[in-house]
Amino acid sequence: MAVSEDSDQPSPSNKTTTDDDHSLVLDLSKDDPLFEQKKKLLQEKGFSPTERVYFSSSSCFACVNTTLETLLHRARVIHLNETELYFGEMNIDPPEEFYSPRNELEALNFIISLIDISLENCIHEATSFLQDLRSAAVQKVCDFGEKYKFETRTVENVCDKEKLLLQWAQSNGVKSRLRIAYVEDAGRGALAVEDLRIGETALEIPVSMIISEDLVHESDMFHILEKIDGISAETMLLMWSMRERHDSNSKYKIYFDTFPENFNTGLSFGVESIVALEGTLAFEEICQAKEHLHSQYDKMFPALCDSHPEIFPPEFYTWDQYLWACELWYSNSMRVMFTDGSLRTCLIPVAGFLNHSICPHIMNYGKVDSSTNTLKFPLSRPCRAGEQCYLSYGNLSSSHLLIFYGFLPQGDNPYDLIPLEIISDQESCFSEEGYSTSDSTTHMVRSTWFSKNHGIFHYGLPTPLLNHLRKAQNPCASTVTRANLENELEVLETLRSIFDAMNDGFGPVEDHWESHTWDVKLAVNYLYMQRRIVSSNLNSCDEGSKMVKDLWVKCMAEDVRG
Ligand SMILES: C[S@@+](CC[C@H](N)C(=O)[O-])C[C@H]1O[C@@H](n2cnc3c(N)ncnc32)[C@H](O)[C@@H]1O
Repeated sequence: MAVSEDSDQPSPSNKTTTDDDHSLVLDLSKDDPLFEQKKKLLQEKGFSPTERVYFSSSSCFACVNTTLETLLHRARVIHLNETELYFGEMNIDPPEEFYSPRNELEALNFIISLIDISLENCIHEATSFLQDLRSAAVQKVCDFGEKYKFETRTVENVCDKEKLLLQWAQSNGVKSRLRIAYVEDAGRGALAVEDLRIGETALEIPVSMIISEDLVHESDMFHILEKIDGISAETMLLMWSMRERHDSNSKYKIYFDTFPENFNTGLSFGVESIVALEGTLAFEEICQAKEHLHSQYDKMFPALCDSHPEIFPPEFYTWDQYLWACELWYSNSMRVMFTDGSLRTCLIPVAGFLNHSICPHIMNYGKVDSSTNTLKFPLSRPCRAGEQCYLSYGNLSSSHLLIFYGFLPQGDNPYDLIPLEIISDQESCFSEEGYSTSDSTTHMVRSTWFSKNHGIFHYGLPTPLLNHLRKAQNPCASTVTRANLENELEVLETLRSIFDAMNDGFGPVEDHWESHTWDVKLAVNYLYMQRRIVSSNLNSCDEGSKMVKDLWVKCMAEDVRG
């Protein structure tokens, strides 16, 4: 299920102001659940939670760029999510800052909307500076997008079913600046018909086109389903869609006709591919997900078909059809906030053709616009005519994408995290800051190539994890003394043994997997990615140990010299 990025992000309209002295204010909201950690990080960088950035109305190229950089440093921190914050601390020194594509795009879009608000209220002499500042921010978004651009190869232009769906959607009020085509390795995708600029709407869907729980409520199965103890709206929607897809009179027939016979997600993996995943997170998750779905199915079937065969015809409610519906909803649904404040899982015709990227064009799409009663998909970065327009399905790990969507994203995924359960006798030094709640702390690692800081006391590893282990062995640790260096070596040894055990737990990498089925190929690719993450951490431990040993030898030599 895709989740828009705007759900827990600060909104620019009530967090920013301007004043007559030509300044912009970036305010870290006290309502932010990560307020304390962000405030601490801002202070470590020499900023306060409410920062006024001054500019002069006589704009020059250098002033514009300096102002933009200053704004960006703060905006990045304001827009960090919990994971980025966990890994972010290591970039304090050196000051080079980059947290994730998501964070960079959110921060730049936040600044652009802040400038737009200011331009609406601004006095004449500041206008030109603000316009230049806006252009510089937009250019930065474009340059950033170019770095992450993945070329789309169109393998086939759209076929009849998709054409029919677009025509039907447009006749029902859908406004689209996208066309649908078959793209390499991703089924169908949505391509921009014309150049789309930042802030413009690529797609607009009237609420009347959205499939949500309302349709179940109106159907003849609702009075039966509502009597099932603890049944969720999502399960009801599964039941509804299992029958609806076969109904030739359905209002959504044209839409259902566009779905494939098989979704090929991890939930359909065969035994060979599941075995290939052994030792990885995905192995545990896939087994749990399958077990859960089987038990859900067994609770309802064949009982419902036996008691109400006219409403639940047995041929539509087999295990295979249930799995198909689960895969449909997991891979195509989106969470939408309606104007009454309700948050619902929905299927959205046409929007369901948008593929996912870790550097998407569309990030904030989850709220129905009350003035138009439509769901809009605005661009957070520009998309050129013919380019594939990508959505963010949320900050999802590759194991989640593999299991519930059946693909692995292009590029390095900053949300590929490996949790580490580290038990210590002492309370964690990060407990007040929310990283841990008790002696048993879940820390995590990801590929260390995301880190810019591989120096002494950092090694590309997350600072909260290192501090936790240092705390466990020796409180207060990052100055170069013999005792601290010995402690560092112990910390790195501990981590090395954890990563070694992970590596040993993985199954063998196959040599000739090209000849295998789709699921084994995906599983082996995933396994390969996991191995790379663990080996990047092992390398960091080894290089860190070497660096610490060299320094230790120097310290010893100095001690001997007195
Ligand atoms: C919401 S649908 C997107 C449209 C889909 N490609 C289609 O043909 O219907 C989600 C599915 O698209 C595919 N998909 C999405 N993003 C992808 C990507 N970046 N690479 C490969 N496949 C992707 C996966 O099969 C996923 O389950």
